[in-house]
Amino acid sequence: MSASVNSQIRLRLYRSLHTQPRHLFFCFLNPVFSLLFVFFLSPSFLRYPPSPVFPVVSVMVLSAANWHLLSRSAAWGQLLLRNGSVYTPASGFQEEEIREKLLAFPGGSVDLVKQESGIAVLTVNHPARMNAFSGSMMVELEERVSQLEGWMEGKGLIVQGAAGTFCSGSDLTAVRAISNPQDGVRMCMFMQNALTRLLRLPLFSVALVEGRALGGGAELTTACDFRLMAPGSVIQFVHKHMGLVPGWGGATRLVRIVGSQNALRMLGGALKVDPEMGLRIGLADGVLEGSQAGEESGACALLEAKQWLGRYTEGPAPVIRAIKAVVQSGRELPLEVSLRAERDVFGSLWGGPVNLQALVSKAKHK
Ligand SMILES: CC[C@H](C(=O)O)C(=O)SCCNC(=O)CCNC(=O)[C@H](O)C(C)(C)COP(=O)(O)OP(=O)(O)OC[C@H]1O[C@@H](n2cnc3c(N)ncnc32)[C@H](O)[C@@H]1OP(=O)(O)O
Repeated sequence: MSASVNSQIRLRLYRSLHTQPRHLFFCFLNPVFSLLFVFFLSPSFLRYPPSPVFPVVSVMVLSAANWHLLSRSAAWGQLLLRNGSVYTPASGFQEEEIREKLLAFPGGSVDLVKQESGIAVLTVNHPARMNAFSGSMMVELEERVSQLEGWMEGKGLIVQGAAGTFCSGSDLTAVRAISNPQDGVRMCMFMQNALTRLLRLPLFSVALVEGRALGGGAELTTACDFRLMAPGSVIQFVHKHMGLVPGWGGATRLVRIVGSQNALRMLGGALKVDPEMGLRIGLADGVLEGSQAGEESGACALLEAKQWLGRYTEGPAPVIRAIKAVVQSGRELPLEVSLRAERDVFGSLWGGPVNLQALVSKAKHK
């Protein structure tokens, strides 16, 4: 298993032990049962006089195996059960039920193209409805995030909308059909899971905002590390006008990006944030130059976004992914837990091939 995978697992283990301390209890319970088993059921104990050899050797072997298994199973268990998600079956969330329901509202697609360069492009594709998320697109988004989680060569991700506009939120046809609170909350949990996992990916992500990012579309932009806005584009949390607040995690992330005062202004006033305002309040990280109009503009914007992202994704994947991992733990974890995670990620790189190569080449940072 590669060092970076190991560090990801450890990171998740820290998260799991921090957020769910009961896992610590199971960590201790398992060895205790093993010891009881060895002492009371070993053949030497059933004989008289009992020989110490079998229990002692068994205890040693089992302890080693237990430690190995526990340190992994807690981490792997978390990987499999939570997989970076906020809501799991353990917290009463039945993902399959809402998935079925969402699939009843088809239309559009969410497309993923992974490139050799380690940069992937995720396209929200439903032009007839200004790239609004149909139910099946929500399911596809989650599937694409899973694919990206398994992509160990990935360094960067560009999230864009098809045909020159970003995304106009949920497809209102689906919204109307599931307008009861129970389904609404389940859809919101599903999307919070998908978008949280998107932001936690160990790669640098950027939302390429052309045209409009409205409602859920505005929320999607906050699930990326950066936002690049094209001239004339708008990010608008229209939720207030819909009698709602953001539910896909957009409010929580927005506060962390622009601070609570700006978030209050944006949500309270349903403000149309243009590139100039986006830069001023820290929502946008850059504005595209592209003056190109029509068909060509999309390709140009994507090229520009790739170049922009290149300054962060230049270099070997393990280092780029490690940088995102340490920033991500700093974003989410309490200080001491994050420091330990940083130590582990650091340890996975120190003395590694890239580090040794850099030492040999006597790089100067002038
Ligand atoms: C807020 C909570 C919720 C969440 O977070 O989950 C949401 O996101 S709810 C959705 C919020 N978004 C909207 O309410 C968008 C409503 N639409 C508009 O404001 C306009 O359509 C706009 C500004 C996106 C584009 O205006 P424009 O004049 O340029 O084009 P059209 O209005 O003619 O739109 C073309 C075509 O797209 C359909 N459309 C646009 N957005 C949606 C949407 N979210 N759901 C379903 N359909 C949408 C629009 O109805 C037009 O279709 P047509 O068949 O030609 O009437």
